[in-house]
Amino acid sequence: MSVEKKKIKVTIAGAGSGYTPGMVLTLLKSDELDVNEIRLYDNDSEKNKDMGIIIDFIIKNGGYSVKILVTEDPKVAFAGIDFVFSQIRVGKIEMREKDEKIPLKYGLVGQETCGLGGFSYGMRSMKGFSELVELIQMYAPNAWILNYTNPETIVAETVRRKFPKAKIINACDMTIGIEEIICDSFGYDRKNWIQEYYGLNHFGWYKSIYDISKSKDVMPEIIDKIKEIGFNTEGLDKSWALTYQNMRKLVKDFPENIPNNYLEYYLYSEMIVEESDINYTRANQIMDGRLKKIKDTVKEIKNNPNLDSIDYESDSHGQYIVDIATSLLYNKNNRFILIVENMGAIPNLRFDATVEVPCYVNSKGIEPIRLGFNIPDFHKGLMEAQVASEKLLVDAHFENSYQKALEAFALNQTVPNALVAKKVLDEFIEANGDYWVELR
Ligand SMILES: NC(=O)c1ccc[n+]([C@@H]2O[C@H](COP(=O)([O-])OP(=O)(O)OC[C@H]3O[C@@H](n4cnc5c(N)ncnc54)[C@H](O)[C@@H]3O)[C@@H](O)[C@H]2O)c1
Ligand SMILES: O=P(O)(O)OC[C@H]1O[C@H](O[C@H]2[C@H](O)[C@@H](O)[C@@H](O)O[C@@H]2CO)[C@H](O)[C@@H](O)[C@@H]1O
Ligand SMILES: [Mn+2]
Repeated sequence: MSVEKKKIKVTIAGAGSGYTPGMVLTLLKSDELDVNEIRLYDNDSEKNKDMGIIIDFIIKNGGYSVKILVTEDPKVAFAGIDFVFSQIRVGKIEMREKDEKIPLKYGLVGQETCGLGGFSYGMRSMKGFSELVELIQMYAPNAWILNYTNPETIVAETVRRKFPKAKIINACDMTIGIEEIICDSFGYDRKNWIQEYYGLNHFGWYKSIYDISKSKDVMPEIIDKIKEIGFNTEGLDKSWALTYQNMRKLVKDFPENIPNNYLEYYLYSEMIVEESDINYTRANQIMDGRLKKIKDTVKEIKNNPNLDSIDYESDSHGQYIVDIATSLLYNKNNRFILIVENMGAIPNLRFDATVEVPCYVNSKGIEPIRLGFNIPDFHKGLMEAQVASEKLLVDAHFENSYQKALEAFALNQTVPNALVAKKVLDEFIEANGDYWVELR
């Protein structure tokens, strides 16, 4: 007997994002969700309108009977909504470019969510995302916020401190990406996997990957394949292909575990800086890629009244957040790797750390899974220093404290000393202006 599909209303906050079409297509194609209304909310009306044109095409072209609403008014965006999929980028790509280029000027890692670029972004997100949560709580207090807004550890910690009762789930799709390239490269099916994983967001390791079709942990054999054959990076853009080449080096140098690829920024900082081009960073690639594609698609739709398809499809990024919504809605207790307060999930790490671990999701919310083993000193040491630096950054935000910000910058695991930390901090204060709280 088929279960009656529950009708839901979804708002996408940060709708101008190039991820929105994939999310919407996944929502529309879901055979478990009956989405009867999708609202696009963004604080940039031009980006929101552009995305409205694309989503309107997708709805009409697919013959879907879904109401679409495009608005910059938070009350219209959130009143009566069931879910908010949030993916805002405070300061947009222009500030991401500064996040990446300013540290590189000082020979430090320039990256979106890691290193001091990630801290610059984190300070903006803490202020901007808190304002968004306030609006959602005002107009849709019972809605679930399924959040992709980065940097996830810092955003999750901020929301937990300021909105302890918020109905929010923080997710990262990197482990999906890692698992997909492993399956694609070496012939596994991740649907058969029960993963043990621990870390901070973008700073973690697999402990085991139990494959139910082989009744064993397949991580050891996967590690051998990564070392001996390497990933199949065909079709990936240059920067992601390089990322997975560096991940292979991580596995060769530290073969006990499969790492999150982002550890390359911490363990190979100097090598990454040498590989970077300060005149053309990832932000510039996105400007010429994902963002240009939005503009080109809008032009194509406007110029071709008989257009019958556009180059967007349902993707794993969208699937992950839709699967979380489905598990919440139907009390499925499905298992996801999410960003939560530790509280003993990693037994030998401070209880108040914001960690990334496997969790069950049901209609009550998130239930973190207790790993039941102590993590090794190498990982524990790295994590404890990074946790402290991230907590100091969140303290700096809440206390308007320059001192705490300097300590956070100096302790970040991509930074060699406090002298350069201070130079970068002072330049970021200048560059970010009111996107950050005032530090005194
Ligand atoms: N958690 C994950 O694993 C994961 C994966 C992919 C992307 N992301 C994150 O998703 C976000 C979107 O990424 P993108 O590259 O598409 O960014 P983008 O800049 O292309 O789009 C983000 C949109 O957010 C809007 N925005 C900014 N501040 C806002 C605010 N206060 N209220 C409403 N809208 C606001 C911008 O106008 C823009 O249209 C980023 O935070 C990115 O880091 C996270
Ligand atoms: O440099 P970007 O903006 O293209 O990507 C930054 C994001 O990278 C990760 O998300 C990846 C995902 O892991 C990968 O499998 C594929 O789906 O692309 C996504 C976006 O490129 C990371 O998890 C995010 O936090 C980053 O924002
Ligand atoms: Mn992520």
